[in-house]
Amino acid sequence: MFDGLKDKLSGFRKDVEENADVEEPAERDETEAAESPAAESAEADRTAESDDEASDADTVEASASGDATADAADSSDDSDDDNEPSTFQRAKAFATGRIIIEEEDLEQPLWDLEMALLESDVEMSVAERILDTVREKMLGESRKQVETTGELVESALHDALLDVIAVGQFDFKERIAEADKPVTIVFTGVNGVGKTTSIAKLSEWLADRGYSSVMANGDTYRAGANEQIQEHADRLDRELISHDQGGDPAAVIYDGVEYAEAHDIDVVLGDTAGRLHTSDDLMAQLEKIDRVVDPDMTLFVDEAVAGQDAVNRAKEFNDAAEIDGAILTKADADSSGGAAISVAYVTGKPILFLGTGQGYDDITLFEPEELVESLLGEE
Ligand SMILES: Nc1nc2c(ncn2[C@@H]2O[C@H](COP(=O)(O)OP(=O)(O)OP(=O)(O)O)[C@@H](O)[C@H]2O)c(=O)[nH]1
Repeated sequence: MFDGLKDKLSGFRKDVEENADVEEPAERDETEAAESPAAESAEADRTAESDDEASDADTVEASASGDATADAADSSDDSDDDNEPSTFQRAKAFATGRIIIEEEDLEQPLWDLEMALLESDVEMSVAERILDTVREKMLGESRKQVETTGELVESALHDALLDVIAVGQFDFKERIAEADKPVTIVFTGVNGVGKTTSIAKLSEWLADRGYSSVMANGDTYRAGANEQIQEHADRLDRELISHDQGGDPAAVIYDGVEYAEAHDIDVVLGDTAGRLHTSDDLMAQLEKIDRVVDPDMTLFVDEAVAGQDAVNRAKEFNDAAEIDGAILTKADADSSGGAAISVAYVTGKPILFLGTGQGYDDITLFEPEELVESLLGEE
């Protein structure tokens, strides 16, 4: 999953490590190196602590070494707004084992990173936001917390990715647990992306957590839609509410809610037609569903492999009828990761699940932190 993107991110780390003219931590002397791991970590803690206090401690540090000139030079450095480290800062960073990266060192690697993100179908505004955060983190104060260039890059990428991926994230499990039952969830998105399969998967995911569900086929537009969802319902032994082709989608989902109320069912999963020609049609249909059943959540479904197209559709659907979150299917077949990185930032609504295969269990709750760690992981 997302292997192409992983490679590109690790390419950026290598680029910075190889090309940037950085000061790596100074070598420890022999006696220090021979100290026990406990002593080393205590030393690391002390360094981190003193780094935390660095802005206040600069004067103290300089005076303690009896260097009044350095003191003066240092305070003038601190008042300097641009990101270029002075010779004194570089020398001090080298001596204290901190890393200094100059803006020009980052230019080429950042350019390459931008190209790599765009090639991976990351949406332009998202790629720009990632670059801005990486630049800010690598040239900014946070560099004091890390020890090697690799760690610095990783920490900057981690923060930059999380910043865009975790937009609007909420706890789906908690939302379901706390909502009055039945909870009504309506699924939107174009046909063929795995919408019906995702409804079946979610029904199974809910059952695994003790929630009963009923499916309602609001896709009254497409011939064969009833049969398709019925197959899933039969396999999973769930009730399906459906009307004849051409019927009113809002009426089907309403019947689903009534059925759930009458049978003490926890969740109503309402499919909708995706093949609407204009956003006016879409809006009218979803508005009617909103009015008639007032769903607790509207989830947009699209396939991760569609990359930019999926991102654009997410935006269009959200503009036409506001979504609460997204499910990205076929993540198992997606190397680029562009949609997974971009959808939340572009729509302001979180990805809630990833589809990871064709089986009913192949659905994973989306955890931004886990995704970022796996994108930056070594494996
Ligand atoms: N590899 C993989 N295949 C998936 C995933 N989700 C769905 N599929 C497959 O994608 C195909 C289309 O899925 P459907 O659920 O029929 O698509 P749909 O959007 O409901 O299509 P309509 O019913 O036409 O709206 C099926 O063959 C599914 O098995 C996934 O997460 N990974």
